[in-house]
Amino acid sequence: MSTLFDKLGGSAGVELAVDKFYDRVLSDDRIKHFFDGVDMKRQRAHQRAFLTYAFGGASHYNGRHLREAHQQLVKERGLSREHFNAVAEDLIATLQEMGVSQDLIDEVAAVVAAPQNQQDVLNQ
Ligand code: HEM
Repeated sequence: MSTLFDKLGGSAGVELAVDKFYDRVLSDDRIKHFFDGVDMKRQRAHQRAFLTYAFGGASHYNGRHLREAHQQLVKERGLSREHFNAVAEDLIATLQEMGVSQDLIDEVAAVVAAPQNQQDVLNQ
């Protein structure tokens, strides 16, 4: 059975999506400030992890890892639901721009914006 990863074009598709998603997030005034001072190595790790997850390459994130990765952003920089939604929106817009079908986009969105993820990222 082909995975979402395959349907999105395998590693070439993911590479393209990573670049486009990155450009979009870093030019989005609603959220780009969260990445100020984040070193590029971590930024790339974040992106890869995020999109691997979004594309079904990882069945889930360790909730503790997600909580810890964002804890400071929540406590000290006010990371909240609106920012979470903005990131999800940028991912969807990226996939739309790439010509991904709405059915696949719906699948991706359901995975990424799952309530458990929101709770973990937002430390709720
Ligand atoms: C489903 C949603 C999300 C997932 C799956 C996710 C995933 C991750 C992961 C796995 C890391 C750790 C990377 C590592 O340590 O190697 C991370 C870090 C980070 N995330 Fe997210 N993230 C999500 C939402 C967000 C949102 C909404 C924002 C801000 C608008 C954000 C901003 C960041 C930043 C700035 C870091 C780096 C923190 C640091 O270096 O101290 N993330 N994310």
